[in-house]
Amino acid sequence: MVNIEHLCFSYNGIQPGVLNDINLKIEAGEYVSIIGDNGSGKTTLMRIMLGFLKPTAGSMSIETKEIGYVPQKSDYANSAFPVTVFEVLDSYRKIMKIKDRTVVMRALALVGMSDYRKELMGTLSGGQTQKILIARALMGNPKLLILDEPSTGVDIDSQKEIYRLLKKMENETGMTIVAVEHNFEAVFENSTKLYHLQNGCGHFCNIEKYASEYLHYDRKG
Ligand SMILES: Nc1ncnc2c1ncn2[C@@H]1O[C@H](COP(=O)(O)OP(=O)(O)OP(=O)(O)O)[C@@H](O)[C@H]1O
Repeated sequence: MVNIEHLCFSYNGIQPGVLNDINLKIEAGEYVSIIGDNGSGKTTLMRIMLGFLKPTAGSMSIETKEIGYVPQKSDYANSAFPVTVFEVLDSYRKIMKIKDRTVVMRALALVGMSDYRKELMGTLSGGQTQKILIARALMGNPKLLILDEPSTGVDIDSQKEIYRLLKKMENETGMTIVAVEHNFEAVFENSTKLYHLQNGCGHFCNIEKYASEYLHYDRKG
């Protein structure tokens, strides 16, 4: 699904670059979490995958153009802009040139938010906002879903619901999921693979080994 080879990236030519010789292969249907310290380049790598930034060297190919993106919910949280849940999703439907208007309500139903269609975005909680952003990303039936820290600022119960939904989508539709994560519990409970960015390079880690060695976390409880 995603094939990145010898990819390098620097902002404004500053050396050393943020990413140096990244090699990352993601197969269809995998759920890959990307972790790393603050400033290690996770968001930069995600922006390259979304086509917002061009690599300075190396190559990247993505098999599909049907990519859904879930930004950090802070983009909408506390927004004073008076726009309803339905309006946000319906305007996205128009941008995506989806003619079928029922996709909006179907997407809301999928994330259990049908009753909130008339609410203003700025009045929603963190978890509710995140579910709406996920619904928006799912409207185009993406084959690849990219999420930026999906559980940041979201309470534990909403986190569980969000990850349950992602796993359901992965299992039922074969969707490939790539999530930048700071939530280690979510990584260990949900991911099929864990990619660790460090000093401009990255590598896949064994999830159980990483959990028990570094975080003393037992995946099976
Ligand atoms: N637009 C920009 N111009 C210049 N430097 C940038 C820009 N955006 C990010 N950087 C720098 O690139 C490096 C990687 O940033 P990035 O946001 O990709 O890291 P991250 O791993 O996502 O961090 P965090 O976990 O804190 O969100 C940081 O040193 C950051 O200061």
